[in-house]
Amino acid sequence: MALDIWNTIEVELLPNSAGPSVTVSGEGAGELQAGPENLVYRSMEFLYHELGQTMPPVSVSCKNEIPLARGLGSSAAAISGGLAAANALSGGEFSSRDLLEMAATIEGHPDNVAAAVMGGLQLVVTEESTLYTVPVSIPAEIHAVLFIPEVRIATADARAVLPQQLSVPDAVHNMARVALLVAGMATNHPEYLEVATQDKLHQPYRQPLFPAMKLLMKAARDAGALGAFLSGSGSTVLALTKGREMTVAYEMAEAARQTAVEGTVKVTQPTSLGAHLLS
Ligand SMILES: Nc1ncnc2c1ncn2[C@@H]1O[C@H](COP(=O)(O)OP(=O)(O)OP(=O)(O)O)[C@@H](O)[C@H]1O
Ligand SMILES: N[C@@H](CCO)C(=O)O
Repeated sequence: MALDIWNTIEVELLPNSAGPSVTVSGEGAGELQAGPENLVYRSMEFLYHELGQTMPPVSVSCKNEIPLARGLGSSAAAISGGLAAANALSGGEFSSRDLLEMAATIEGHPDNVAAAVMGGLQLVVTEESTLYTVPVSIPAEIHAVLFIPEVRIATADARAVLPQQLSVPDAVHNMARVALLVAGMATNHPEYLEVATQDKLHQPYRQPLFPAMKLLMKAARDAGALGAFLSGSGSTVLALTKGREMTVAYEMAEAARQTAVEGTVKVTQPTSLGAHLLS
């Protein structure tokens, strides 16, 4: 699901003799690569490679609002933004579907890039080399309240703690809830989210990486959130709400304070927009 938090990328064509330049401000400043190794720049080059062309010299300026390694899809945003910028610069030959396939190849999986490229809530299934994407509508007035911890969790680490085998009852538990989640969203029954966001497949195993997760989810649900869960592979805890956003935000912050967990609370909402041109 795409959220209304944005990285902005400015691209300027340079004279032919100039070398590439990448600057980063905001999230990841002083940490992300400020050169052609930067993922935004590499994604732009990827698109030019698909076109069979060499990318012209450009300067790329990234202003980032999406925190890194918190389960908020920062790398997916970097990839989809780079691809959208390069597509515009090169004449816009590729469709959003093409961009999604490129983005999934660069990211290695389509989980986050589907929403980052297409916007909205996207169901995505990979079958061999084919990606099936289905947009799912989101009930009106749904908001997302985020607790974004200081602590980071690398996706690879969050995947390494998952078991290699699952019990049939646990698999059935989650499969039924995925169906309920999609049906609840598509048929405007946000109240199904309470049950639909329960999980037995990843959160229990990931909890040791961020022990406060359970408490934060409980605080959000007790304060009136429709459902609360780990965003992506963590560390952010995401609560979906319909009303009571400020109460949920306050109670999550309070639960964090009581357990001495550093982080920030943010109230945002889903957006139907994916990576797009501003001018
Ligand atoms: N905004 C960005 N600009 C350029 N490169 C980025 C950006 N965000 C992430 N990356 C690159 O992607 C790599 C992997 O990102 P990482 O998985 O840590 O973050 P993430 O995408 O926020 O993760 P998550 O899956 O938790 O949302 C980083 O080491 C960095 O090289
Ligand atoms: N959905 C993935 C994370 C995608 O970044 C996971 O839970 O491992």
